[in-house]
Amino acid sequence: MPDISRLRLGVNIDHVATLRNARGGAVPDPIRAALMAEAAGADGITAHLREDRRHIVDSDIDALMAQLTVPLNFEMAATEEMQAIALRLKPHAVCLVPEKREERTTEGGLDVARTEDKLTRYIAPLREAGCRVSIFIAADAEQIEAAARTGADIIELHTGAYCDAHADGHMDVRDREFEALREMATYAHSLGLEVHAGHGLTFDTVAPIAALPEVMELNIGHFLIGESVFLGLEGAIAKMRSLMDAAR
Ligand SMILES: CC(=O)[C@@H](O)[C@H](O)COP(=O)(O)O
Ligand SMILES: NCC(=O)COP(=O)(O)O
Repeated sequence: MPDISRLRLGVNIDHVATLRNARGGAVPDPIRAALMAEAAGADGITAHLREDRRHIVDSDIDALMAQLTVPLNFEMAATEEMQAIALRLKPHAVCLVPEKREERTTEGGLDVARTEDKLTRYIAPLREAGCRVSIFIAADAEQIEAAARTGADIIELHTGAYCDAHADGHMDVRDREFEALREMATYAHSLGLEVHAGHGLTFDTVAPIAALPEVMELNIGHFLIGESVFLGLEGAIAKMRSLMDAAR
């Protein structure tokens, strides 16, 4: 079994950049938020450089690489452009995510089963460059088996459907989604994959996911950035951290 004593918290700062970009200009600064998150106990920073640069932009990634002392988890689509950026910057981790330009946020996981050979070739140079490679994925056995064959180090389970069902009050759906996440965390770990989870997690939904013994890292962004309006970024991170620790 993995060491369950330390569940890592990666803070996603995308939506500080969303707010900055809503007006143009330089504020609020996502790098300042990342450094504050680091000081508040984040174990890592996550940032998603979307193809359309709707929030994080290239210069943000350069600045994060230069200034962070905790690991950067660089989320990106599996495109040639993004691979070149990752190979140039060599972030600690690269998380491959599905991307549709018209979506509001990431819908579902990467279809690894249908693109296995291509992804295997795509991942190899990233690993050779020293990046840990993660795949953002649905809680689905076929996808997880394919992910294990690609040579990826990690899968990140998409918790969005579980969180949405909770928010909508569909507790039967939420419980089914949670059960799939629980089973697939165990299964992925049995295949030698490190297991992370994230998307849409809140103070109300984090504890059951944090309690899963195979889960080593949670990546949380949108809710924490929103909640920082009320609690401050440090306060929001501290509360999330204590809920995670209490669940473990
Ligand atoms: C992959 C994932 O779930 C998120 O971390 C991702 O960054 C979502 O994209 P947006 O931040 O653009 O909603
Ligand atoms: N990979 C998930 C992530 O980084 C954060 O997602 P969200 O909390 O912004 O939905």
